[in-house]
Amino acid sequence: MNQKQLAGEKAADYIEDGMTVGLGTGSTVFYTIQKVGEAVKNGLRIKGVSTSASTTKLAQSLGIPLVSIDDVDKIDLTIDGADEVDPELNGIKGGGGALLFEKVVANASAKVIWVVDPAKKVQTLGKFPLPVEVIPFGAQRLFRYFEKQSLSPVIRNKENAPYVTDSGHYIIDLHLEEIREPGQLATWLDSLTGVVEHGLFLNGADLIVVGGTNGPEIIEKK
Ligand SMILES: O=C[C@H](O)[C@H](O)[C@H](O)COP(=O)(O)O
Repeated sequence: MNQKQLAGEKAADYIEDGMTVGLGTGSTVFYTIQKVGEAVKNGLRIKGVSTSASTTKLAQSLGIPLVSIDDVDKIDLTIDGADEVDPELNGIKGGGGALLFEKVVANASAKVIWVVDPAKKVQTLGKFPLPVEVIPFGAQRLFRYFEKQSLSPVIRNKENAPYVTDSGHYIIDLHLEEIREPGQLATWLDSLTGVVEHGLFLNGADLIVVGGTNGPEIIEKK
């Protein structure tokens, strides 16, 4: 079993009957969702809240009942992937472009678990490019502004055109190498007009499940 599968499947153990569960996006939580699909076939009763069109498609193909985030009072537990996680369980997310819905769902959740392979654990965030979701109008101006701030921006592309998120936005990836003050950076990005959201998830998880060669490792927030 690969490390992503180990982490993804282990996290499904935290789901209890009757829960409303946020279903993240990506290649690691894919294994969680598959496990949930099997459990649902065997009688587990949950409602899923999807974080992307791709997760909706996957969950539907597995027979997992989905509900809109607007129709739930609270989400008991969300399980999602991450691109980098530091020792304080701050993370970078959005490598798959789903950061906006993922953050909305995470903020509505009583508990958040991230499933990762060991390579995602870092001392300092920043090697992974930080995704910034922006509205298309004025995106080039924001891009040039980020360039002037020496943030090495790249507009994410797909098939020679800007990548478009599920909400119709673009993503500018910032190549920062090391984020020394994630809180300050998040506040600054939040203040920019045209920026919809960014991939810094500060204090983002209550627990992470890391898939390792000796089995899954569980790390809880201190
Ligand atoms: O936008 C995508 C999400 O934030 C993913 O959860 C993240 O990129 C990790 O994905 P993966 O498990 O495929 O590495």
